[in-house]
Amino acid sequence: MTNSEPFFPSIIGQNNNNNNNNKKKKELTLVIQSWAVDGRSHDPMDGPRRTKSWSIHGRTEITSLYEISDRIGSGAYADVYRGRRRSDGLDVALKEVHDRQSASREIEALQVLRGSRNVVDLVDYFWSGGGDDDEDDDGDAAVLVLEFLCTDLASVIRDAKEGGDGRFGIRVGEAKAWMVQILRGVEECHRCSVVHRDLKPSNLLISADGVLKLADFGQAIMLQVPTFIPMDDENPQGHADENVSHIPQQPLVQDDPQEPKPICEADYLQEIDGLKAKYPMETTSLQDGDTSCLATCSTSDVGDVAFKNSYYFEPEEGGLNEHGELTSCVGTRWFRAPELLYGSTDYGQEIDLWSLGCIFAELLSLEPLFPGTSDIDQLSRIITVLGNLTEESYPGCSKLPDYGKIFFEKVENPLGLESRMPNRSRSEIQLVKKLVCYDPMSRASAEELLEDAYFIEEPLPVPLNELRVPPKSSGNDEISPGYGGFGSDSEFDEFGGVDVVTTEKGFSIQFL
Ligand SMILES: Nc1ncnc2c1ncn2[C@@H]1O[C@H](COP(=O)(O)OP(=O)(O)OP(=O)(O)O)[C@@H](O)[C@H]1O
Repeated sequence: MTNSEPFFPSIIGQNNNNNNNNKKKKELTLVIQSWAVDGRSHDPMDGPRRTKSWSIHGRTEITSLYEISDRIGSGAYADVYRGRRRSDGLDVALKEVHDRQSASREIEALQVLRGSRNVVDLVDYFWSGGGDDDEDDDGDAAVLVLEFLCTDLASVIRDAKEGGDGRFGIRVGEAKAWMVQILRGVEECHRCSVVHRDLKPSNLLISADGVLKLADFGQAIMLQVPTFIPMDDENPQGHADENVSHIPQQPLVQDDPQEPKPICEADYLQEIDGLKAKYPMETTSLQDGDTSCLATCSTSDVGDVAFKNSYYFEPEEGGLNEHGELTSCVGTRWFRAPELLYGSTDYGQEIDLWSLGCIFAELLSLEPLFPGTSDIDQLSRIITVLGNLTEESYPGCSKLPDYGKIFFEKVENPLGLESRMPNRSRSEIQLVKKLVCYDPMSRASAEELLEDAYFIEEPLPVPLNELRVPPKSSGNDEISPGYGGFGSDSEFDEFGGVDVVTTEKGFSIQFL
């Protein structure tokens, strides 16, 4: 697609098939497979954060192919350098990942998503120690060669807030154009059963000509959907049935009461290749970038007294729940879904949809929607706006691991999302409400939202060449409390005074 082509031709005239999609979402949610090329099953939270550099400059197999220049960013698990492919001068980013699990997840997700227009392109990768099964290497893991993208959505928001070039705010048509691209990227992920788990503005990278791409798949997981169908009269071979696939139009229903059986990773990847051949995606052309800046995070005023609720905590007998396969400590706090904050280990793509809602709200209001300073403060802010989490608002919530441990005082008059998005239109608030709602099953899928009336109402999304693409904001690329990932989640970080009173069951805390 060129910049002058219509931006979302597929949106107009499509049927909105919400019922089927909701059913499909329920079916997709439950079975999760953790990827582990190296066979390890730990989650990112398990290991200490690695800060040591793997000395990318000393790897001749890399430096012979790529000219490596400045470090342009760093995150919890990675240092990122700008580079050029010697053979053709292609601009690349070399991401030196210090954690094997994170590297495995990112490489596999990007391989599955290869060719998706709104997902960063993986050009090449190198494992340390010469192979991905090198058990001796327990530290610096891999270098991923990615297409270089010069800026990100956090910079767009910051620029609009600060009035870069004398222009404040983001035009509605521009906001829609960013949203449509984000939705397409997320829809591509979810269609391929990839759950990103860390969607936030700084992980939405943007090329110089306005193409937005999802990046940082180090926490991604894959829903385990391809299944073997047991032998029966209609399927005498008993092999994998293509109708039971990750393609959303095909409901993942098992009429047979037997549990679906997982297939091995190689078979799975083969199936993905087959499906991709059957349902081809648009190929991506690499974009040159012309700016290199440090990573940035948006910041906010976190001292809003209105958000300080009271809660009390009852210790769980028997300690931590160790039965879940997934960690609830994924994503960046400000964008983390309430079910994760209540310790869910049984979740699906709906956690990405909550994050999307937070991103859209920030794009429209230029302020983070729920800038919590701790997990409890995060929940408190959500409850102040949406009201208490109850079986009525989220059937099944009382079964969440931490639901019986954290109690908030009754919020008689929730502020509503309108309070966090002042001066925004009803249709914009409605859009965010479709994502930022307690019940994960009620959240609209990316596929559904791409058909939403909001995107075909005036003003329409602008063409890419009308998007303002500011240079990446320079600034601190260290982990901030809200945007940072791990290790910054102390429940009481940055709180003011607290009054702790022992109760019969546990203790209560009143924020002062
Ligand atoms: N393809 C790219 N092009 C340009 N810059 C990039 C690219 N990929 C990453 N970066 C820069 O490097 C920074 C760190 O990358 P990334 O977020 O992928 O690492 P991480 O360790 O997984 O981060 P996090 O702490 O958010 O999990 C990004 O904020 C971005 O500034």
